[in-house]
Amino acid sequence: MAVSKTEFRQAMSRLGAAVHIVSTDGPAGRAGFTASAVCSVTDEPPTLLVCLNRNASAYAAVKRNAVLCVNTLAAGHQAISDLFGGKTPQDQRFEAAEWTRGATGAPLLADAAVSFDCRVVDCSAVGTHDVLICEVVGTALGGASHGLVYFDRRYHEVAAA
Ligand SMILES: NC(=O)C1=CN([C@@H]2O[C@H](COP(=O)(O)OP(=O)(O)OC[C@H]3O[C@@H](n4cnc5c(N)ncnc54)[C@H](O)[C@@H]3O)[C@@H](O)[C@H]2O)C=CC1
Ligand SMILES: Cc1cc2nc3c(=O)[nH]c(=O)nc-3n(C[C@H](O)[C@H](O)[C@H](O)COP(=O)(O)O)c2cc1C
Repeated sequence: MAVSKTEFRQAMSRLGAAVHIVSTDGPAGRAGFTASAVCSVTDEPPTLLVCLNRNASAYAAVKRNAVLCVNTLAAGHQAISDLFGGKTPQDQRFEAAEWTRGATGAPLLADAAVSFDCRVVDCSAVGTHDVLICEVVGTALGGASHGLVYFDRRYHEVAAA
């Protein structure tokens, strides 16, 4: 391999990214994980992609429920980001915040900067991850004045204007 995993991660740490809690609920139960690998694909139809490690504890639930919500974090959400990015049992993760429910049944984080309620419409396995293609069926705009960016393995708060 020309580029090692370590070298790739070190290089990736230089890309600033929004950070999200990706949540799901349905027949396979409620689960969620922290994600920075989220991207807009097309607006016809409105579509996001989400990359999910197949070893993650949320993986089976996301796949079987086939719905998810991308909850984009705002300033002050560092602790919940760490909670959903760690080894905490799934139910304890959800106790740390307030949630409502989207049309798909996926949990919406009450004070997210924005939430995208999605159906998972396609999936490709690439290496350790699944690339989930997610059709957006609803959005909820929050009122946060400061967003959250993950850069150089740390969180940074950014003003909206
Ligand atoms: N895409 C992913 O699966 C990501 C996973 N993480 C996980 O969170 C933990 C902490 O990460 P950091 O503090 O950022 O330090 P780190 O050194 O593990 O990662 C640096 C950067 O490399 C990328 N990266 C990390 N793991 C990756 C993976 N398995 N596949 C593809 N890209 C990956 C991300 O852009 C990340 O910000 C690690 O366990 C890491 O694996 C973090 C960011 C993205
Ligand atoms: C800032 C940050 C960003 C992350 N981004 C992703 C991601 O995009 N995709 C992913 O599969 N895991 C990502 N992770 C790791 C998952 O959140 C974590 O592995 C997940 O919660 C699984 O842990 P568990 O198996 O203990 O539940 C990220 C972690 C952090 C802290």
